[in-house]
Amino acid sequence: MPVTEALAAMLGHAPAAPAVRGVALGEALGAILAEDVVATIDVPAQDNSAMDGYALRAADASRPLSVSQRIPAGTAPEPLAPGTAARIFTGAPIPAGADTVVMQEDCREEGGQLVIEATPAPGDHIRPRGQDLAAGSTVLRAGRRLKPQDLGLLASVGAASVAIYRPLKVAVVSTGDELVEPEDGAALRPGQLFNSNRYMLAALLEGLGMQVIDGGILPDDGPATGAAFERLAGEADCIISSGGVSVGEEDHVRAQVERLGELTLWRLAIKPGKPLAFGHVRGTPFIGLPGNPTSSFVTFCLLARPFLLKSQGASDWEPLAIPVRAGFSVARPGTRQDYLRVSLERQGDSLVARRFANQSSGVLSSVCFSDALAVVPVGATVCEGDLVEVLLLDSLA
Ligand SMILES: Nc1nc2c(c(=O)[nH]1)N[C@H]1C(S)=C(S)[C@@H](COP(=O)(O)OP(=O)(O)OC[C@H]3O[C@@H](n4cnc5c(N)ncnc54)[C@H](O)[C@@H]3O)O[C@H]1N2
Ligand code: MOO
Ligand SMILES: [Mg+2]
Repeated sequence: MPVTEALAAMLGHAPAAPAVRGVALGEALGAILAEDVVATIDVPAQDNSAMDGYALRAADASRPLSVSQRIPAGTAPEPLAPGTAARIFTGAPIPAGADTVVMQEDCREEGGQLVIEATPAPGDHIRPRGQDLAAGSTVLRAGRRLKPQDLGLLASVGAASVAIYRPLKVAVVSTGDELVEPEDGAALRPGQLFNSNRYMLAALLEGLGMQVIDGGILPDDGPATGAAFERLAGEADCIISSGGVSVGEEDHVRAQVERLGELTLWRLAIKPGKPLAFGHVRGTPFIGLPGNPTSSFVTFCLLARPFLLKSQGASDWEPLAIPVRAGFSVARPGTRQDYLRVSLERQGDSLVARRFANQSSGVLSSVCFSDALAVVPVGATVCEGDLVEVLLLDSLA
């Protein structure tokens, strides 16, 4: 099944997320907004000065003016006396009757009067009321993942709490008799390897603001795998496994998902990550990522991440895709859409994608030392210099 078709099918199964109201702004970073926020005030609340200087009528600027009041930020000014200027500071409200601000560098004092050395136009250096947000307008829409700057914007309209979706609880299990947890100074016995997927997947989930349930390591054994899946289905909103999803008789994931629920998808035209599985265990969504670490990473980012974000109530999960020049060639068309790990290099006015030397799905350093995934569609060949689309890793993980 092609990647886009598989993703659409998975997204169709994303459950609705429950909302929580009254969450303090300081606790909401990374959460998904559950309701639109509407501004109840104009931001800024009044016309104010963008400069330290003098507020006046532009028409009065050609003659010396007396300074009739002083307006620091945080004060309420008097209307401007006709034919005068007001000393004003950045952020201070513009007095009624003034229509321009002249920065102090363009003014001088002469015989107790203010002389303007510029020819100001009405509106100069004035930040109009509501220029950032107008009262009644939508500040942020439901479905938005809150970024640090969003918290600032919400605070600017006086919102101290927001409605968000409750963070999903996602269980992570690693399968494989060969796996041992990393331990400083520990030696591996023959055939063993350290469990790298668990740390990577848990961190990817935490990066999405989700709560991780650590399901540990499962042996390559059908009944033990099934028992763990069934237990986790009762605790988690979604189960994610890695490994044991391919075709060998040591791969038990698929059979257990089929026994305990349904397997909706298996085997995609994606490289790396072909044996990805999706289904439900006792009604709980289940995603079986392939064991190879790079396959696990890529399928998490391209399929699990959008599914989880949609389940979390998010309205956007698209990675940032940009066209760049290929610094490599692909001579033989593939039967799976390939996501090559590439680093981006500036060359004159454009970016060139350099392919990481080893693209094996077991080589996780290919992900660590790359900036993006270059997409090579099924059946496509690429010549050096061709435009290829790359997905920025920073927008995926
Ligand atoms: N006869 C076939 N064999 C394989 C096929 C195929 O179509 N026919 N597909 C290959 C592809 S492509 C992939 S991808 C892998 C996926 O296999 P599994 O999901 O069954 O994963 P495992 O066999 O359990 O492990 C694969 C590989 O990854 C290592 N691994 C597993 N878990 C972890 C972990 N938590 N941390 C680090 N490394 C892990 C494991 O030791 C294996 O080396 O199947 C191919 N085979
Ligand atoms: O589809 Mo697999 O991830 O190539 O080794
Ligand atoms: Mg296997």
